[in-house]
Amino acid sequence: MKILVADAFPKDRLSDLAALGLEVEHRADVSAGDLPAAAADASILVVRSKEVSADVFDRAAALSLVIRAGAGVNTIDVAAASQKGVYVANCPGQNSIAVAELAIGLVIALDRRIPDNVAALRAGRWDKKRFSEAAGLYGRTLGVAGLGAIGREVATRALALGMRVLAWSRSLTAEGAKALGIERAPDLLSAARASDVLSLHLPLSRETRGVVSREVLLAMKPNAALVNTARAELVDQAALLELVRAGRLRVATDVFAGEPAKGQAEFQSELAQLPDVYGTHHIGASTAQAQDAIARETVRIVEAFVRSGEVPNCVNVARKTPARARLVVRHFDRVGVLANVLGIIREAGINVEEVRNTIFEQAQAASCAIDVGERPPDALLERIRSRRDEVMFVDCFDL
Ligand SMILES: NC(=O)c1ccc[n+]([C@@H]2O[C@H](COP(=O)([O-])OP(=O)(O)OC[C@H]3O[C@@H](n4cnc5c(N)ncnc54)[C@H](O)[C@@H]3O)[C@@H](O)[C@H]2O)c1
Ligand SMILES: O=C(O)[C@H](O)COP(=O)(O)O
Repeated sequence: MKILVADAFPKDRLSDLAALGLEVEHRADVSAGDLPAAAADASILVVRSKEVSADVFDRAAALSLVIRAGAGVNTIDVAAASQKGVYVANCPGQNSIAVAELAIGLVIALDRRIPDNVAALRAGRWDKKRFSEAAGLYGRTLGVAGLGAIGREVATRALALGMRVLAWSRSLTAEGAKALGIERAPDLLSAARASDVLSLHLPLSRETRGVVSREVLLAMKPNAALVNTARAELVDQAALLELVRAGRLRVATDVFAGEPAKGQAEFQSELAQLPDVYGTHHIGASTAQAQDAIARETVRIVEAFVRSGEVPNCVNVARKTPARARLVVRHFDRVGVLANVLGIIREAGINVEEVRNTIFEQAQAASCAIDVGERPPDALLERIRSRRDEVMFVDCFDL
């Protein structure tokens, strides 16, 4: 079985992959355009931010698993993977401390204008007067959009600085916020309005693309700061550029629209050129600690897959299937019994969505939950029930 590692990956962990009996090919510099050809005969593909397009899934007939050695899966065509039955997994939480450290670093850098201090001294200028205008962070409000693995680490660190933390996140409740010592904002607009610094930690998805709209940016206090260590596409980039140019907002961003996927490249960004913008090179996850944790988690996923067929952290298994009803069939644990039950369901033209068979102690009997696309007629239940030498109980539940 071949595994293609198509981005930078620690040598020791490549050896761990080889020790699993895999043929390991490491091509860190393969371009996204060349990836479909490079992955054509791979069973497992490991990537960081490299784009994995639908072409990869069209060409790689043996491909079973794509692992995002990181958190965000927006660079992978997950819908195309799902159509071909290819698992996509990521490494949640493994780089969250690293990103939170950068986000807090950027919050402090913005307040004290640390990069400009450094640049002035390097240019031979002493300017204590200009750089003595920081507001200070203690008691000020940090808005956190997306209170997941990274958002929580950011909140913890901001609380340690004495900041008030106001979070907006999909499943955050007021009680959940209270337990963390923070407050819950009912929506992003309210969080933006109340924050001195708004820090983004949402994944990029259909729902979140452009969520930091012109309206949200305009709602921010004059001279407030936006910190983006998540994804550029969360933010209306044209409005951002306009408001920064107008002196309304200050920005620190680790992520850029159209940023290169490789380690070194020419890159021109209008935003990054502005004096009120501090840009970093999408380095949020790039600490030795985080990369080691990510690589170990990648190896763990591969190992589980090759040893048991299970995929930890799979992101594309349907949370809700099209099943409308569940048949529960208790049956004797013998060869062919389940095949006969499934045969009856097939004859009725009903699609089976999910099956879970549980064995009773001593392996004489079993219970099978069969989720089906539509509620079967009573006659079908009766047909299954009538196989008394194989089946002891049948019932049906609407889902
Ligand atoms: N700069 C970097 O190097 C770097 C590193 C890691 C992750 N990231 C980015 O940060 C993102 C967040 O990472 P994470 O590990 O914290 O992910 P996570 O899944 O743990 O957290 C995301 C949070 O956002 C919330 N959320 C999702 N959709 C939402 C919606 N529509 N409305 C409101 N809330 C919503 C979720 O409930 C969750 O709490 C990643 O998806 C990635 O894009 C960047
Ligand atoms: O989603 C992530 O994990 C980050 O954006 C890190 O990306 P990278 O692996 O390309 O540094």
